[in-house]
Amino acid sequence: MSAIRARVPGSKSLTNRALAIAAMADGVTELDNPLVSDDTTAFADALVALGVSVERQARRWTVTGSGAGPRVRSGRVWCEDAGTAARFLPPMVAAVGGVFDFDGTDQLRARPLHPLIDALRALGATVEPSGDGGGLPFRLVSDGLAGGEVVLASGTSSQYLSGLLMAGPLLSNPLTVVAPDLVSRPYVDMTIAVMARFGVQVTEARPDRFTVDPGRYTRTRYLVEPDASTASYVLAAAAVTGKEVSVDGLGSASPQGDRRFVDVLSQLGATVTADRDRVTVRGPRHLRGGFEVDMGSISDTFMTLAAIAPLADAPIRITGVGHARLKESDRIDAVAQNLVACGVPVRTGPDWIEISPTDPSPALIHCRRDHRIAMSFSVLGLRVSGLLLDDPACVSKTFPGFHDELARLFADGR
Ligand SMILES: O=C(O)C1=C[C@@H](OP(=O)(O)O)[C@@H](O)[C@H](O)C1
Ligand SMILES: C=C(OP(=O)(O)O)C(=O)O
Repeated sequence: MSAIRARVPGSKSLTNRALAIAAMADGVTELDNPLVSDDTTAFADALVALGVSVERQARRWTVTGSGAGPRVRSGRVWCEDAGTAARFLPPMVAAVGGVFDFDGTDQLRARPLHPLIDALRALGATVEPSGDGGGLPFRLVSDGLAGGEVVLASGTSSQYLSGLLMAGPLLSNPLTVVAPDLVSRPYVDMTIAVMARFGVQVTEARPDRFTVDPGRYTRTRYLVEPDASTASYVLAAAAVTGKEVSVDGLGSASPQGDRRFVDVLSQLGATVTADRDRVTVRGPRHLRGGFEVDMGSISDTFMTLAAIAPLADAPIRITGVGHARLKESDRIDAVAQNLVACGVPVRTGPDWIEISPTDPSPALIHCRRDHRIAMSFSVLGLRVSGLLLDDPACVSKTFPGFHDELARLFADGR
């Protein structure tokens, strides 16, 4: 049996990092295979509103940077639903200077931002939230940032640190960020790797202490690899259907932490083969449970496992995912409520969930406008006929073509 090749679109995290850095680099950066979805479109539109040229063709986005960040010194920055826009763009415009009004959807307004706001204030910017929550919406006023050392509370998101580090070269003095309790560490490693591709180094004196010197990003040509979090759905689908699926371009040297989701699929009994160019998963006859797994550093994929966990032969406990309560939805609660609706025995705690085996019943899945709830339960739907999503279109945050691709890969009779 030869593997079915999944068409997984480009990485959201790599696309938005490359966009941000290209906007600060001098000259023209070509981004090949960018993700085209709500989050990356929002990010690119925000850069355009800041005076950066982003020309968009289907398979290539071309960004023209000024070498010193956005040219515009005032404006409204609409982040829509994108956590990366709300966390990466404020440090960049604070470093350049000006008056900027940031806002996003109600979903994004509800997500934490105060650690980043506190850090920007400590570095000299004025940030005035105008809503109830202390985060978005806010007005940022800055004359540019001098640099120095700042302590950043990083227990709710790694994105604040990524945003500060990427803006680092624009500051007039070295920037040192001390980030205790850092969650989602692989995303910071990804930031450091993309910065290095554009010629800027981050020094790590300790695992929680990062320094960037003033400098300049060098324009480049950047190929965005497939999104590892998105790949989790098609690879988990292979695991539950017993088929063999491969993702080209997601090799063993990928800077995306979520590629390690395949290790979890191995624990379930799937056969995983990987080389520099692709990863392939073949589903087992039966899914094996009876294990505990800390998914704190790959938390975008914990729902992929949780949704299919009832199909395993013994309970599965997922730990370390407390910060997943602060994303597009409270993801522990969203997964638990939907599994319970399918008749699945579930127990939860502040940062864990335990799922016991059962034959799930059909139910209406409440997506809570969370693309990952929709995609995770669609994978379970390959084994449970009659599962319905209340909001299938919410997948457009990261994969507008998700339902078509799942149907293409797993249509009956393949
Ligand atoms: O930096 C990034 O690109 C991301 C970091 C993670 O968020 P947290 O650091 O908030 O966990 C992840 O969940 C998100 O989808 C993308
Ligand atoms: C948490 C996510 O997105 P964001 O970039 O908005 O944080 C996600 O894509 O799962």
